[in-house]
Amino acid sequence: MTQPSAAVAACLSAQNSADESTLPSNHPLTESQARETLIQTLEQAADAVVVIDANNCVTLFNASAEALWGYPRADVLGRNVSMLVPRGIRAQHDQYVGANRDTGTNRIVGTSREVVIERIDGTVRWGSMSISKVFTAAGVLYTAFIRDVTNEVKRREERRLLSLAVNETDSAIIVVGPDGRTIYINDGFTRMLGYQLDDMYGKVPSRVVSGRYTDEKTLEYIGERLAARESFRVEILIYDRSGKPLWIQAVVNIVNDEYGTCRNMVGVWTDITNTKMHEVLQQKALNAMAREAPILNVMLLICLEVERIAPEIIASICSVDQDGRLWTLAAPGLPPEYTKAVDGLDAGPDMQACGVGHSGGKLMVFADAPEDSCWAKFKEPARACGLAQAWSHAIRSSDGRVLGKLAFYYRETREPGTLHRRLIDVSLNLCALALEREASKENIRRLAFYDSLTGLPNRGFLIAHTESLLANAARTNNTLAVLFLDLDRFKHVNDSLGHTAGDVLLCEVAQRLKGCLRALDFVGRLSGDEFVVVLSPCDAGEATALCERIMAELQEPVTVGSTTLRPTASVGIAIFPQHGHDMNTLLLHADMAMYQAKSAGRHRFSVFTPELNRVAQDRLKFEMALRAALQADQLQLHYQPQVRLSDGGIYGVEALARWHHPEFGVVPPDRFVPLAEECGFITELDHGILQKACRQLSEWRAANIVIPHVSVNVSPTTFCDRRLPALIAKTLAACGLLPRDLVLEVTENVVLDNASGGLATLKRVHELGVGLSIDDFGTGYSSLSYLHRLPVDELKLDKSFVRELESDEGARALASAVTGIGTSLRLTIVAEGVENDEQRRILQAQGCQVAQGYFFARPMPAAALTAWMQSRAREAACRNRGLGDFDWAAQTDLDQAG
Ligand SMILES: Nc1nc2c(ncn2[C@@H]2O[C@H](COP(=O)(O)OP(=O)(O)OP(=O)(O)O)[C@@H](O)[C@H]2O)c(=O)[nH]1
Repeated sequence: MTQPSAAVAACLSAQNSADESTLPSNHPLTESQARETLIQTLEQAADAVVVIDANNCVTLFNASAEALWGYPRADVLGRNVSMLVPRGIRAQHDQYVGANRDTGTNRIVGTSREVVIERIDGTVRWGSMSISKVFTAAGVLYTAFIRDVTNEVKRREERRLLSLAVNETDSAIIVVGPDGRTIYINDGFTRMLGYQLDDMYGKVPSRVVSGRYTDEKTLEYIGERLAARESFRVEILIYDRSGKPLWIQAVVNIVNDEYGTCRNMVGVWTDITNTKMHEVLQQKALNAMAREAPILNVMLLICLEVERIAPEIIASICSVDQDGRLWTLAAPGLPPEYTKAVDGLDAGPDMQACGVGHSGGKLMVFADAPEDSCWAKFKEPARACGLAQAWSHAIRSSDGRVLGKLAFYYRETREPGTLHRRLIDVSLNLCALALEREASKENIRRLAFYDSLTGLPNRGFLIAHTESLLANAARTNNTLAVLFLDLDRFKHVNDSLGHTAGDVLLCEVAQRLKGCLRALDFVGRLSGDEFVVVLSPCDAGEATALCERIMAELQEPVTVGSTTLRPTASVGIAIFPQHGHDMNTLLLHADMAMYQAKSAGRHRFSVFTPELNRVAQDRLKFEMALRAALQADQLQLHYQPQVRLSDGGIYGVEALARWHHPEFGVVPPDRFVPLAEECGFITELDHGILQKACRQLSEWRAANIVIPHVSVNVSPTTFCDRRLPALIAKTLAACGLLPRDLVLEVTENVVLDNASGGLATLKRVHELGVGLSIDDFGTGYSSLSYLHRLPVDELKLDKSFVRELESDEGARALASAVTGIGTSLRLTIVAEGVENDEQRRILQAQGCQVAQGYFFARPMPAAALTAWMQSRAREAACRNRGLGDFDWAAQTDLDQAG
């Protein structure tokens, strides 16, 4: 056992000797026993005990002190006690103790305080120190009892920091007992909701903070989770002490004891009012826009979200149309009677007064609405629906235009709170964005789905929309009619009055068609002068009646520029379901019927029949065969001689295309040439014939067969191609021919059709030196005034005049007139279709110079013509040897033999 120091022993002895006389006689301990007991007690005390003498030197340093400081007592006993105090106060420590000794002012004795213990190893501990001052003969001693409170101090600091964290946070923290009643709230709770602990203590939190629009279902959910002792997280609208609504997110955790029994439930509530608006409202609306949701859905979503965030609001969004009228886009919370009553109300000049024109918004209490204000219109419907006031704002585009109106309605009169103002700001931006996007989408839609000239739906839209009408008709067992309408001779309007006039006419037609429609009917422009009217529902009888009405309407006079026109159209009708189940089939069949109406003379309608389909199929087959024949160069040329009537000599040959098809047999040009024209490969056909004819003439020249020129028929379409002169020049050069070796036969249309550029090409071809002949002269609308200015070399008298020559005086007079005109204009007249000598004779007598026809020779293949020419040459040789004049009859025999 460690021995107490001599100083302590002295001190104890001094004390005891001072009191010895006063010891009771029955005292159980002897002095030495008492001393020993005391010393052992101090030595074994759980607290550290340090005794210092009058010189402040340590005289007792028990085992606990050794453990607390880490110093062995041998290092401490007899040394100044300042070695045990913190370094910062060591230098002054003697002075402090001295002051206590000298002044007797007792600041430390009898109290207990926490002191820092700096241990030998440099670590720090805390001790709770109480000091006794002992007066002895040897002077004043001090005894310090130090309890190690390091852990307590740490715990206390932790608690301090914890409470700091809990109370200084923005979140509201609430702790309830197992019975769900509040036992603690932090300062944040008071700051957020205004309630003090007294307000909440012992109460169920949800009962205190819920209000009129708190969601009952969420409350139920909270109750269930708490009863089940399960942690959870919810978002809920609650009210603060003053009644202001706010959205919180509550995270509630269950705290169990070591036996798994619930001790507490701790809730951390965060105010999400602002984030709710931005994250939920903004995010949801933007997502919907990004997903291309329909505008009405976006508007509905904004209203619903606003009402969810602030249930006391009834939100409504209206658009303002071009006429300044309001139309409700979304108002899920407003009674339908109200929206019905205000829809279409003129927002025009009233808009400003109603606040729609003001960016700041306008608060209107319906009960106070002056009778002469625009609100008067809203007052009665609002009152009837229990609406007390409205707060309306203009929705403006980025360039300041008013696009619509956003209004918050309230069932009671109240000032809109901060939350409502923020909601207005966020919602206005979203509405403007959505409406502007809708406007640009509408613009794109118009460009994509509408014809820019007439504003009618275009082909794509027409087909898509009709498909939905068809689906509906199929569901409801209804019939539907598709009218394919093509204006008659519209090209003439363009050519004679100009394209702009044509456009004006197309627009007028579009308007008239629109004017004829019934509620569900639909009209679109397919292309050019083609329109489609869909009558729905409609049977064949109604379709023809409506078609007649449309045709009559179209025929009303229309003034384009200074010209009054009476437009007519040919119409084809196809009925659903008899004539097709889908729009493409119906359109095709209506087109066939229209084609039939055109062929039958125009300005009429025709209803589709299966027979038309067969005809069209045949036509298609025929067209494909012709294309194949062209590609495979299966079209042949026959040549018909043109004979000078003066001496029977060869004037030239006309190249005539022949097509012999294995299935169709010999197809005459008047069947396949118009088809090639319609199907768009007439130019290809003409070019082929031109090149083949030139090559043939070149071959004849090489074989010394004297043929002055070859005539080739060229369609008006080919003449519109400005590249024609270059192609001719190239072909002639390739064949080693001169321009005069070629004559192009064109119809009067090319000459008369100034607008299409045919006349210009004609002139350029003529400038090349190529001969030009007007074919079928006298059958078209010949304009004689043109004739003398045209660069033509010959006129071909149509065979219809020649056929009647012997029998019809009129025909003779006409032929004579044509011949006369030609002669006086120094043009060569070539009569076609001469079949007998009488016709030849009359023509010759009338002054016609050249003729062709069966009387002289049929059109024949090149080889046959070669033979024919050779035999004629032999004939001519005989005549030259003086064997007589040209014998027309012998020539005919020869031809027939050939
Ligand atoms: N002004 C104008 N003309 C157009 C437009 N689109 C096409 N066209 C012309 O419309 C004309 C259509 O002519 P077609 O229907 O083929 O012939 P048509 O003269 O009406 O003769 P039929 O239909 O046989 O009676 C063509 O000349 C096109 O160049 C347009 O937008 N404006």
